[in-house]
Amino acid sequence: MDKSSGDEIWEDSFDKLLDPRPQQSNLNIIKKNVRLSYNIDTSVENSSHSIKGCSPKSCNRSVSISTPNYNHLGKDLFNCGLSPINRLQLDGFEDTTEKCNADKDAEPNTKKRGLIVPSKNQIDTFSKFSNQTNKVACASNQSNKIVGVVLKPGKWRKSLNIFRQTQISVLNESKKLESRNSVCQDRKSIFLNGLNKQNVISQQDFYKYCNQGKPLKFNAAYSQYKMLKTHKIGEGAYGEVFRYTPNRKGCKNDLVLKIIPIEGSIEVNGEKQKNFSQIWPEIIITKKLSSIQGFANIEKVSTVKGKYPQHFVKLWKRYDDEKGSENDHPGLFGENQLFVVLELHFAGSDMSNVIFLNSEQSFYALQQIILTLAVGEEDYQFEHRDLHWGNILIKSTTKKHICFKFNNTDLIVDSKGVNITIIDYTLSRITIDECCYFNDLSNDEELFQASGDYQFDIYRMMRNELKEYH
Ligand SMILES: Nc1ncnc2c1ncn2[C@@H]1O[C@H](COP(=O)(O)OP(=O)(O)OP(=O)(O)O)[C@@H](O)[C@H]1O
Repeated sequence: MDKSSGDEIWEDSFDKLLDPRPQQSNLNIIKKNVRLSYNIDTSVENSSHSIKGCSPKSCNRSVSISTPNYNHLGKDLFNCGLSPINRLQLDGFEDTTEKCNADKDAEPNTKKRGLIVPSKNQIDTFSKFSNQTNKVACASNQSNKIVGVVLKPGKWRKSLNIFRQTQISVLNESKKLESRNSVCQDRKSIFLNGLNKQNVISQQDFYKYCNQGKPLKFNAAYSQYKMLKTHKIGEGAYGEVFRYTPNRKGCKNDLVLKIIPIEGSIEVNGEKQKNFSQIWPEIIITKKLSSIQGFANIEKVSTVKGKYPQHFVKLWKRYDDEKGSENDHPGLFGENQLFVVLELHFAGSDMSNVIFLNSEQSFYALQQIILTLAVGEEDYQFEHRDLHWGNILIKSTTKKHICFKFNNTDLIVDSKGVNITIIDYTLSRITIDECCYFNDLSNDEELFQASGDYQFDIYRMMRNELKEYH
């Protein structure tokens, strides 16, 4: 933020409190439509609120704000410190983020993204890869020569993975990289029971868990007439996500389907398909956390078989035309393909696409995130381990308060009109009755290589903190 700017840089009066400079604090002017920050007891709701993107009916523009007051939670409850960031260079690549930022022709957003640049002798062969540029975001100079792969903060692994696969002969790195690639090709969902590593879940056990004897027919289980207003809303390295309104009475919530291909031999989105054992931890974690405020609410998990239904393919194409998909066309799946389908409650837009109305709203969203994690950790030693802003969803709510149960104590937080949900437990870890379910990240070098954004530094900082732990 430009410290020399005038008072108009402040979005609201609470922002001033975040800045220690006395002249700003002293200003503390009552602005038009904004209430004074100090000495307001927010146990009394005194704000109106909205978040960008919600309908004008349910959301008014803010006419006043109040100061967050977290006495009821105990002031020292969440005391944390951040370590300084260490940027590591990607093995075999030159980190030229700074250089590229200085380049006038470079894409203006590169500062905010992880930039991985091949050395000179890699660039020529890299050009052959240019027909893949719609799959992997690339920075280019004026002569259209590709100078690097830009990883966006948030969901970046898919891009890096596709780049690695295409470039693996070019990189011609040490054995280390080759084994790293084979590691990244084979996802490492591991189920631990005490000290014994076991891949435990059989196909039949998995079906039983889904209350099925065998896989359902994809087309019949999710036929078009059961779903209203269906559209694709997101995608990940492992699957597609569609939102719809169930065509049945009494169902109040919109649902989303996370459709994950499984057990097949063809690679999808640059990844080997997971098997039942590998997806098991994510299912267990999702189910277990479902009842905790702030985690994704799951309605059902099922296994289906068959070609991708045409109505989903159409929606996939529409998304691809409008937004561009990084994923493979789902037409590639055959009759025998299995999918695991998670039916989750729709939980809003991810934080990277939401603009908070004011800092107060973001403060209370942060409190919700912290409390959600605190409860998950207390109840199940839960660690998310990939909590970037793409994995935090935000939805508007008319509820005034959000209630958490931490260690049998009720904790109540003002909603200020927003409800957060933490999603995507692919890398998470949980302990239930002394069994620990997690993905073993210790050999997953790729996860720790990107640079250029704080998100990528965090992965390394956490590994340094944890050392020998997975
Ligand atoms: N419950 C939900 N409500 C609304 N949107 C959702 C929900 N679950 C997932 N999404 C959307 O789908 C996207 C992909 O979901 P998710 O992160 O779970 O998939 P993934 O394949 O595990 O991703 P990754 O590649 O990060 O592992 C999310 O970024 C989000 O936009």
